Amino acid sequence: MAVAEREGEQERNSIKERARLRLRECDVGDKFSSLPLPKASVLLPLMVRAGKLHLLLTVRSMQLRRSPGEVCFPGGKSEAIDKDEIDTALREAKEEVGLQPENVEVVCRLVPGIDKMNHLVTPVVGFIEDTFQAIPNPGEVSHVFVVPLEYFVKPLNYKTLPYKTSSGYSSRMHCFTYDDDEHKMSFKIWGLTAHFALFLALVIFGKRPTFEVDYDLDNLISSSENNFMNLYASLYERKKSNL
Ligand SMILES: CCCC(=O)SCCNC(=O)CCNC(=O)[C@H](O)C(C)(C)COP(=O)(O)OP(=O)(O)OC[C@H]1O[C@@H](n2cnc3c(N)ncnc32)[C@H](O)[C@@H]1OP(=O)(O)O
Ligand SMILES: [Mg+2]
Repeated sequence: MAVAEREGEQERNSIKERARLRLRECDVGDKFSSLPLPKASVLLPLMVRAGKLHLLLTVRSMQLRRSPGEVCFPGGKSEAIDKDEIDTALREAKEEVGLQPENVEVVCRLVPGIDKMNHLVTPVVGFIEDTFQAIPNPGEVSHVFVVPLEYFVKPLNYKTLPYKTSSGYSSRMHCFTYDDDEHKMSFKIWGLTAHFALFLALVIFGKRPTFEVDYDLDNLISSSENNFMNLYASLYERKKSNL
């Protein structure tokens, strides 16, 4: 191996090691797995490119019944064959973008979210090779692109919208627009996907973003769990009042 190549690999390894340590502190494991909601998982695929962490995202096919054309992470609903949330994320990533499970180093599960259909959506974080060539399944995915993770704490084009769920829970909806030089396209990343990408960036960089967030940044883990439990409680209260 040439000296430059070896130095490049050392740099990649140390970036990954720093991120791994931060992520492991935030691993929720199966803490939320027994909540009585239908389940889905997404894979947050991280790679090191040009000395920086990047996140791989997809655009949903226009043929899909739900959320066509929206940016999301590879992922989907849990199936009976899945052992846990990690299995679901890996199976879906293989189906949607041709990522082989053995080429993913799974690091942790982060605090879940709840989608429009009231699925409990667990984000699973894993490292993939920067050489990964996606093979999008055209029935489900129209584009695959990567964004520097830092963009989610220091965006060039960002707006926030007040947001109230159908169960009455109020928060803010983040909306990042990313101009991708590689594809000469602009991607709008918002909602649940933006929520997961932002949280991942906060965990890894541990610094204040250039915009307001609903977390106590000095107590990131407990405040993210509190936010989630408040959202979940609002849903639970609504279910009870509908009985
Ligand atoms: C409360 C905030 C709400 C928002 O944030 S909306 C704002 C922006 N949007 C987002 O952030 C996206 C958030 N959503 C998601 O990440 C995903 O929807 C979520 C929650 C992980 C669920 O995953 P999905 O991808 O919807 O589920 P899935 O992958 O299991 O199935 C999707 C549909 O595809 C279908 N399908 C599966 N294999 C296929 C194939 N080979 N060819 C064609 N279609 C196929 C599958 O049947 C499913 O269809 P359907 O949804 O049941 O109609
Ligand atoms: Mg999917």
